[in-house]
Formats: sequence, C-alpha cells, structure tokens
Amino acid sequence: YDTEEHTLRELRIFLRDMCKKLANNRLFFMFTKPVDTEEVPDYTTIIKKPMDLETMMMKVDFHKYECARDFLNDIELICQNALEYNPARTSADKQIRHRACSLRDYAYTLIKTEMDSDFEDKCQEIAKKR
Ligand SMILES: Cc1noc(C)c1-c1cc(NS(=O)(=O)c2ccccc2)cc(C(=O)O)c1
Repeated sequence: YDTEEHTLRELRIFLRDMCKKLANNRLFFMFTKPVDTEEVPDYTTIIKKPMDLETMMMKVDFHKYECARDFLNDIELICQNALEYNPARTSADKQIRHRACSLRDYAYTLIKTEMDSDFEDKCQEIAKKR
C-alpha cells in the first residue's frame, strides 16, 4: 500500500488515542464538547474560532490533520480561547485557565514522549508536498 497513506493512517491512530486520553481526564471535562451557546450566550461574540476535543476527534476522522503540529495548533486554540473568555480574578475563571494550561502542557508532553520525532518529521514532509 502507498507508504504515505500508511504513515497518515498511523498518525490518525496515534491522534485518536491522544484525543481519548485527554477527553477521559476529568480535569478537562469542559473542553470535551463545543461550548454550549445556550449556556454561554455571548461566547461566539468573543471567541471567533471555537475548538474542543470532540471536534478534534472528528477532524482526525476527516483526515484534517497531516502531522502532530497541526493537532497541537488546535489544542493551543482550545487553551487560548479559555484564557481569552475567562480572564477574571475569580476562582472559577482561575480554575478554567489553570485547566486550559494543564491541557496544553499535558498534550505537548504526551506527544513529545510518545511520538517518534522521525515519524513527525516524515508527516511534516508529506504535509509540505500536499
Ligand atoms: C470551556 C469553556 N470556555 O469558557 C467557558 C465559560 C467554558 C465552560 C462552559 C461550560 N458549560 S457548557 O455547557 O458550554 C459545557 C459543558 C460540558 C462540556 C463542555 C461545555 C462549563 C464550563 C465549566 O467549567 O464547567 C466551562
């Protein structure tokens, strides 16, 4: 089978496992689904590019990620959105900002420790050619 397709399939398997690990951590519960505009009516007036772990899992299945860096860019988006929408000194805002930073650090560390850097380089080479 075409080795590029084989590489991208392996990437998708890895990224699905990443999504599962992040979504299964209770700390990150509020990042598992899109922010509900019924619950948070002004959310989309402030946050222009919403992102969440369920949407990321769908993006994996729709072949939207060609390398781990693209995946981490969406994790960064989840984190930045949470910092932007929850800037107050209240304990609720502080808690969600802390959890957003934990999500970002945990995702980077998981990828750094569990993904072969040569494999990521190969994915980025394929992405460049497409
Ligand atoms: C995320 C986010 N960004 O800004 C805010 C504010 C949140 C956020 C949104 C919600 N309520 S929600 O209905 O949109 C939802 C429930 C379950 C999973 C995903 C979203 C709850 C919480 C919370 O801390 O419990 C936080």
